[in-house]
Amino acid sequence: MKDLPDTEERKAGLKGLGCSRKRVEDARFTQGKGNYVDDIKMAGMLHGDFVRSPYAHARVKSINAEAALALPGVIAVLTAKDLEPLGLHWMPTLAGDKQMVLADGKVLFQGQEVAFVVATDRYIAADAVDLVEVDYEDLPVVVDPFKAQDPDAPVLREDLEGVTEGAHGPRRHHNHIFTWEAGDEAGANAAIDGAEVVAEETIYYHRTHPCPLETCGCVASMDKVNGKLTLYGTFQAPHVVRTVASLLSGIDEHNIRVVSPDIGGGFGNKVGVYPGYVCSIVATIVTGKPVKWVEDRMENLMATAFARDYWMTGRIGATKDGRITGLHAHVTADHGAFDACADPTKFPAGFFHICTGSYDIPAAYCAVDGIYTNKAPGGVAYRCSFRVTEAAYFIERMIEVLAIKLGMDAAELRAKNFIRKEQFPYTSALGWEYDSGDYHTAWDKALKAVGYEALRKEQAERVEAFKRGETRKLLGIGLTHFTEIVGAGPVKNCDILGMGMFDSCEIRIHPTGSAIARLGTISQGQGHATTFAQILASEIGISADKITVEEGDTDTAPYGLGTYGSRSTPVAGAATAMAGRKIRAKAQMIAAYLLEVHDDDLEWDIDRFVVKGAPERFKTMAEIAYASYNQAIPGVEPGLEAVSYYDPPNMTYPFGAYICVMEIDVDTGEHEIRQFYALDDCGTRINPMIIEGQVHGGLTEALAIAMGQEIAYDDIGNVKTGTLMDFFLPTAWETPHYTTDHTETPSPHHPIGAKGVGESPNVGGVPAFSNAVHDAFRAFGLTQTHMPHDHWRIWKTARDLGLHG
Ligand code: PCD
Ligand SMILES: [Cu+]
Repeated sequence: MKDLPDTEERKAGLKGLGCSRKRVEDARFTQGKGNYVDDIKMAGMLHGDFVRSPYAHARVKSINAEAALALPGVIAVLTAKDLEPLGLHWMPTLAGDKQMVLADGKVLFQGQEVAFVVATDRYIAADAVDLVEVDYEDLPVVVDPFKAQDPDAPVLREDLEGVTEGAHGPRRHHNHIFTWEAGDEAGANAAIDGAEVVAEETIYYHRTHPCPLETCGCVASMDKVNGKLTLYGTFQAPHVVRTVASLLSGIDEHNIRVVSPDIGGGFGNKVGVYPGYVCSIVATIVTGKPVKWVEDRMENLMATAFARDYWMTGRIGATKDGRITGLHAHVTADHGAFDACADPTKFPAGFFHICTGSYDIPAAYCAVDGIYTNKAPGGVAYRCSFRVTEAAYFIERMIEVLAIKLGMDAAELRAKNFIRKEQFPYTSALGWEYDSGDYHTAWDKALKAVGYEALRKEQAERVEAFKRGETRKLLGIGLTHFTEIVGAGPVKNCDILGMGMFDSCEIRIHPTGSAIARLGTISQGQGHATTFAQILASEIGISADKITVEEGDTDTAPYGLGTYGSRSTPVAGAATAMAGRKIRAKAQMIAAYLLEVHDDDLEWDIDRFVVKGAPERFKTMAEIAYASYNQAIPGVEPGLEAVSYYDPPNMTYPFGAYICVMEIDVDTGEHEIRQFYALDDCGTRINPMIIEGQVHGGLTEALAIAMGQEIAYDDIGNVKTGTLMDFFLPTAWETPHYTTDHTETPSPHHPIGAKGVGESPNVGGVPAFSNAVHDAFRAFGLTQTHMPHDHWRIWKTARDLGLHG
């Protein structure tokens, strides 16, 4: 007799969509059983280490490796001269520029790779690095992107001298990379010039760094007998690395296997291709031994991809009662020595043109100028989809600046200009089609949750008490309503090196009703093994506990573009659902055959196909799986497998309402976060517990960036924040309590309605923290001060406003 457990019980047993299923990967992580790049040890493995430039700009006159080579255990010292015959002394960047792998005649930023030492152990390699003698002749340094555009500014990229056409259009100066624009400038200017009120401000989003717990690294191993190259590494996009490695090295792509093992955080830092990977590959080919390269913390902070460094000037026009009429944005983007931004090919400034935010702005224009300076290359989406935090910070600051100019409450100003629910799908003046949203509901919920009116009253009283000399603390209320754009992306406009940004999932159901799913993405801590199994569980009726999710091995996983820009859920998550639906379609045919009914006489019921009107006649997915390996329908292939390559029709637009309540001590510059409320709407929620973890992590990174984290340079290009002594990384001590909340507005085009969420808390968090600081000083005349708001800067703001008496 077949048992008929009740619906709810069967559903719960699946641990599908909406279940706060515990993370399956944590069993190994919490027991120290993770397998990271540095855990990989191979017989005869050698170790690489870089000689790096102490100068930000210098001519390399000579390199003498004699003493280093004489050190026992040193196998080789590679320089640009050694790579040149292989055509590998320079490499292409994702942004259409090229970058030196090893210094070719000169160095352009502090920490730049000059020579690669290969030795039998890591310590010998490090000792040998000190023995390499490099003769530098220092050159004038440019760290300011505005000074870089002076007519007589030093020429940084001599290799581009006379090149007037760049990868993204004309170059108008020897340190200019591109100008990129969107929208209608004349229309935006007309709207602003004719506006009753105009607010204007320059907003700087400083240079920072993703700083994952695990630094970047790889192990390259050339099997000369079989002609196979295996590359283990901290890659956020393993398939792309394989393709790039093949194009660069000339090794056939089928002879290259790229494996991303466990990754200790990526945050955009591990998207690009670094000289360390290229040098390790060359070294293993030359020596025939596996070569490991793992950078240390200082190298990671100084030389791998930075984020932001955007000078954003905005003009915003409005009516007297606060209806926004136009927005004009101009950005000077400091890209460092090489344009190595990680963005879809057609978007050299990423998706910055989402800078109209959550607002219905009739006329808008934005332009971005990319500029070379003597700083490290990069420009990655540190927990934000391609320049989206920059855009969100810009508009959320501009709204505050406009509110001051109007003498209006900033919450009211926002509500007045939100895109209304019935306007979705909404096409912005800068060309994006927002898929879905309900901003007013989220906003009202947030204001109510924090008791907004009472807070404003308390704030006003505090200002009075401060003026009477009864307190030295001010109260700031930081508001943000952000709209993200994630899930790159439609192949029609998003590609990397010509490869469309689809993603993939391949599923095999085993005879006994368990399964393996492989995806083109790669988890760096997000918990994909947990959540993607949940999507499938709901689609195919097999418990998530019986589904293995595997990513990151290019020999087994279907081709995918990787994990960044919160694209895994919108793209690979959609592929997973679609592959699941293919499985279910075949399962339905098999069930119909076994039950001797027509396909259409069956209906899907959680984990089985049931004959309509005869609930006792059914076949469970497990039964169908077994049958598929044996009594499959005559003429139909045995087995139950499917693969989906998913090209999303649009991106997804998650949004959220964040409110930060902050106390500020004007005498010490210290702050205390009294309350942080974060409402996120990421459409259909797969795993609420994972979402909450994502939000906590992203908010903490936002706190870091807004309140202290910075890659700072001095006038001669020295990195002043190259260690964790100076680079702010919050610990539990600095991290406040977060209150999380949600609304759920599904994406209309995603098969399960899900949008991404991983980046949202950073995109919305930074303006919330920063607006709180600004808001505390609003009553004393502050409109704009630059991040990061460390104690010194806050103290200085108070002093400049005359609050120190
Ligand atoms: N609705 C929904 C959504 C989502 N989810 C979940 O959550 C997560 C996330 O997701 P997304 O949003 O889709 O994302 P993804 O793609 O996966 O990832 C990425 C992201 O993620 C984040 N998070 C994290 N976490 C961790 N732990 N670690 C890491 O590293 C990281 N990173 C960061 C970043 S930065 Mo970039 O790269 O910058 O662009 S981007 C990013 C996963 O698990 C999923 O599944 C759910 O549940 N639901
Ligand atoms: Cu970004």
